[in-house]
Amino acid sequence: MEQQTKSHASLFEVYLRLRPPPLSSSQHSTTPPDRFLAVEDVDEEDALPTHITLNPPNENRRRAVEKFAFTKVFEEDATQLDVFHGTGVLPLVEGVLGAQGGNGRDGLLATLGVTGSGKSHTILGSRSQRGLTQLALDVLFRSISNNTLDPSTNTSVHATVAASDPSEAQVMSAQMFLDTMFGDPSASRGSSSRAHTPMVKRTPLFADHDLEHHPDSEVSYPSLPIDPAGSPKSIRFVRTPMAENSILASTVSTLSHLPSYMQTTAAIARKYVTKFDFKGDSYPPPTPRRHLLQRPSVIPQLPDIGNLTVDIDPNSDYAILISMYEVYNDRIFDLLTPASPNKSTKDYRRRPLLFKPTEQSPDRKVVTGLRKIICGTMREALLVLEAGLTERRVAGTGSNSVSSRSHGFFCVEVKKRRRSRMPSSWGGSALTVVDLAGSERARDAKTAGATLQEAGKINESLMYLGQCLQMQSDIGNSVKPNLVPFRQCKLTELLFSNSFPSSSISSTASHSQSQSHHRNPQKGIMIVTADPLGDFNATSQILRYSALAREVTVPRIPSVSSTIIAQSTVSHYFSQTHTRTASGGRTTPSDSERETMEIAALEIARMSEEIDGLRAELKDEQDRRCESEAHLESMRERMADIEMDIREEVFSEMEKQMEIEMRRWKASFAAEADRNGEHLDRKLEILSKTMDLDVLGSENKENFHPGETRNDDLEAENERLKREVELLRREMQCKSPSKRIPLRESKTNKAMTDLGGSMERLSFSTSSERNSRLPELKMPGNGSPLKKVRKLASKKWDVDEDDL
Ligand SMILES: Nc1ncnc2c1ncn2[C@@H]1O[C@H](COP(=O)(O)OP(=O)(O)OP(=O)(O)O)[C@@H](O)[C@H]1O
Repeated sequence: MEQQTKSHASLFEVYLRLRPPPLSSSQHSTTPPDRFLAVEDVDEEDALPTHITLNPPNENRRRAVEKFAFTKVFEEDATQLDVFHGTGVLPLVEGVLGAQGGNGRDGLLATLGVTGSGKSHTILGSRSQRGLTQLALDVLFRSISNNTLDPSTNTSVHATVAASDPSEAQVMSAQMFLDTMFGDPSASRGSSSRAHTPMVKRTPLFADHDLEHHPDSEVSYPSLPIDPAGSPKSIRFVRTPMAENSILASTVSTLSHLPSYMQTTAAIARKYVTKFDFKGDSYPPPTPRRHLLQRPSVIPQLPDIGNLTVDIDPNSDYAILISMYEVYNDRIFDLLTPASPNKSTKDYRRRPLLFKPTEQSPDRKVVTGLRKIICGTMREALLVLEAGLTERRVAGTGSNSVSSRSHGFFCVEVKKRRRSRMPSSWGGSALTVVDLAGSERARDAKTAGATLQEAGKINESLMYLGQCLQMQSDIGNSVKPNLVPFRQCKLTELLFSNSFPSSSISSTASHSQSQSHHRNPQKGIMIVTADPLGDFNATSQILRYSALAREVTVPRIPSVSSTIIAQSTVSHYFSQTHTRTASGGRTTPSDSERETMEIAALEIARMSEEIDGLRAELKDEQDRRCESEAHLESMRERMADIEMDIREEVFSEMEKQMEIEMRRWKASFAAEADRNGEHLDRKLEILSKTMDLDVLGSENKENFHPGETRNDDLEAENERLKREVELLRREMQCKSPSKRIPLRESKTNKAMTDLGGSMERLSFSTSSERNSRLPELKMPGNGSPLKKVRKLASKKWDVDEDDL
């Protein structure tokens, strides 16, 4: 018997839960499948078993019988409460609350298993049964009930919590978030980013009265009427009585074969309906359904843990922040932030988020940019969980009608600060609940297109998870971060990054405000789920890498070669053969014959070994090929995503450039229009001036003859002056001033000459000549009109000046 025993896991405690057979199969199936898993009995009374044996079914008889060890094994009849207590969720919650002072210790609760083995059932529950998440929330809220600061009454809580958050989160009050998600009529309208979805059909899963009066309902919340007025502005709900009845009928018939415990919370019901909507290549994002969220009217209350609380730090105040995200195709998406429409393709997309250390959290990585909801009550937290679950990707596969297609993370951050007059900043720890997507074999799942690609990505990430779990088990307690290959994919990064002790020694000023204390590594609980009647190969693979210890026995029906090898020596074999033949009375083989047979037997043994080795190699190669194919698929998808992102970027860049060009063009167009306007104004001005001149000219022509009048005047003046000169001459002759006469004559002559010049100029610019120039000024395009105006004006001025 070959034995491979691993030391006790130090990062995770690993529990195994077995799923009971589905009711339908136990009732109707004539030949139930073989149970390949046996739980080993324990000696101690009340103790839970820790070992199981995996017996290969008949067609796998050549395979080894494997024995696995876990922290505890929960058999098919274990209840949710058994698992809750048995796995130590209570101490996990207590650690997060930091009862011993300090910030507490992060807790991680995860489920792992083959698809359909009961992971979601264990962690999230069903319609009638609460899961570990709800139970943990219940204990948590009840324990801190006297120390919780209610954000709805204490307004500073919101601001201070948001300020102390290290992950660039968008912190929102539960009230506001729930109003937005569940379409409260009082919520602000039109705020939805899903504004352009036309004609969304609301698909009620159950009639309101069915939900409200269901016998299992212990807590009822009013369901909102489906009212177009209450929906975001641009969404029209189509609801006619006929349509509604047919939708209801089809939904009910669809759900009729489900087990009774799996009826509805909204999320579970959506999970089921999604099967029909999103399959294969045409698998769209789940966004449009979010318009239709309806407050769940039935929230399971069982199992009841009303008497359970854990210790808390009595001198501290607490606040609870809830966030949810999923890892889909190796990228992180917020489940509480609505998708926004893509500009180019008009479909709704969510932006992937980063997992990284931040300025305020240099010692540990956080998912940045999440929306976080401050919840003051357990009910609010449950509704937020419900809203987030409706966003999670699920699809129907051959293996599970409501298969999770992503790894879902539900994160409860417990913020804590010391009570004092001057409260310190918020610290705290987080409880992260992870519902991993199930591994599946493409052949069994009968998936295709996008769902097959998802499966490839899921299997790939689970393979990396397996490697990490194996490594942490192999190296035991001295786990060093660099030995666990957790950086291979987002899932393992998220699960393991904060599993190791860290202490931040801040060197920069900005880091000095951050937590510079030693941080405890998170405590991890892994619940592996398995269906003993399900897929043997897939189950065996999951168990192999998740179990704490493993023992392998050789096949029950040994092959010829292994029989030969199993013999202590070949000669021993031959001595037996020889004895038999001798006793049978046959001839004893000669030495040479014996030698030949010995060589042949050795050769057979060698070749058998070789064949076994080759077989193992072939299997490894096949496994590697499968992995490579899965990797290739995921790379292809990544390329498609990147291409889409680039296209989007180019498109928006082009739009921006076009906008800039358009603005530039509009500006130059406006400037050109202004210039043309001015030009026209100037033309009009010139025209009007020209017309004034015309009018003036014609008036002058009609009423006024300046040349003639002036001539007459000048002649009259001339005559008068002549007379004066004559008089003066006579006066001079009478007084005998003989020398002065020539002087007087010369002055008079100059005056006469000036007058004569004036008259000549007057005759030069006659009206007839001026009129002959005017048509020239009016001609368009014949030189600058401005120049003409200036010429005209100066000529006119000359005339006036001369006239003066
Ligand atoms: N312990 C249990 N008791 C009763 N029913 C169970 C139990 N475990 C699982 N089931 C039922 O089995 C079905 C599949 O379970 P579930 O959806 O939880 O599987 P899963 O492992 O989460 O699958 P996947 O990985 O594909 O999402 C569901 O109908 C669930 O209610």
